[in-house]
Amino acid sequence: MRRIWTEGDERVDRTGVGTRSLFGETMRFSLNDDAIPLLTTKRVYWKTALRELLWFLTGDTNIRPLLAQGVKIWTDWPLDTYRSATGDEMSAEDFEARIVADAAFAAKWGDLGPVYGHQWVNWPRYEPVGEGLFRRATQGHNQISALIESLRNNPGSRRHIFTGWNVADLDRMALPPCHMTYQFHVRSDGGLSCLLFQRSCDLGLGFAFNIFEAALLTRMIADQCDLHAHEVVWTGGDVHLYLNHSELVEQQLRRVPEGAPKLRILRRPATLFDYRFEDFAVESYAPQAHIPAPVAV
Ligand SMILES: Nc1nc(=O)c2c([nH]1)NC[C@@H]1CN(c3ccc(C(=O)N[C@@H](CCC(=O)O)C(=O)O)cc3)CN21
Ligand SMILES: O=c1ccn([C@H]2C[C@H](O)[C@@H](COP(=O)(O)O)O2)c(=O)[nH]1
Repeated sequence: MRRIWTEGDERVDRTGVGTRSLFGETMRFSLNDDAIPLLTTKRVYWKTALRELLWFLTGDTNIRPLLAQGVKIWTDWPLDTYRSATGDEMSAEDFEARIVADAAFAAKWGDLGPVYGHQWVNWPRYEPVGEGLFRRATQGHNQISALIESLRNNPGSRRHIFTGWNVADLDRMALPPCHMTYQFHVRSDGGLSCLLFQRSCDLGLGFAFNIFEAALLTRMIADQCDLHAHEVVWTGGDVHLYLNHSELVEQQLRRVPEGAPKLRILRRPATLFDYRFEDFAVESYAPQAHIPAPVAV
């Protein structure tokens, strides 16, 4: 954060807010002994991040189930679409309440397009129907199930990958995936490592969630494959701080990181898709105060 703030290249970005950014940065986080990457220089709402990850794994792309659990981090994009399409300047609160109360309204306005969850568990497949024609198969490809199979049956493989970057679908997504490609590696001692490539990273807001979720997913996958989680290696393409996050950045840089949070998984369900919110506990997490910051839409 300090390097981006002091050395980053200042530029105008898609949102118009402006950022300072570095390109191509790597960080490594040990997952040994239940260690979990959670910032301690501000409170990270890890329960929100957990709910987001479980929602990805359902394959759903509508914000309705998130809002029903009080998770509001994805509201701004469908709300923006709604306002531009209708000219109705509905407040975020009213929009969120309407999405939860009205299924038809949610179906029309609450969907983000074929984003993460859809690509992870239901990547579109096409079957030949003769004469060079193809038909979309009713059931897509579940990249996560295939990953679990390959880790179990062929641990030494160098092809343990899933990705949300479906080029053909990008223009129908509310946002193209940021945390886009995950590769896994099994060590000879049964340690499982994950390498996440994130093409674009909002270090002030999104990153805290992204790194926690990558670690969480690695833990879940390790459990399901009788491995132990070893490390998350994170590589960012455009890693940036938004210029309107100066309060957050300067406060965090004044604070001293402290403590070593742990993640416990309390149950091993039958498959990776059967984890529930109550199956996870974070211990020894006593962060400094939360610092609110605006999200660039
Ligand atoms: N500019 C930008 N940054 C992002 O991090 C981001 C996007 N856009 N677009 C898509 C998703 C949505 N994500 C978000 C959006 C908002 C928060 C956020 O407001 N977090 C607050 C409060 C979280 C809560 O209410 O529980 C935080 O302090 O972490 C986090 C991630 C991550 N992504
Ligand atoms: O999981 C996420 C999702 C989004 N972001 C950030 C990264 C950028 O600041 C924006 C996306 O804008 P693009 O113009 O599409 O790069 O959202 C994140 O950090 N983590």
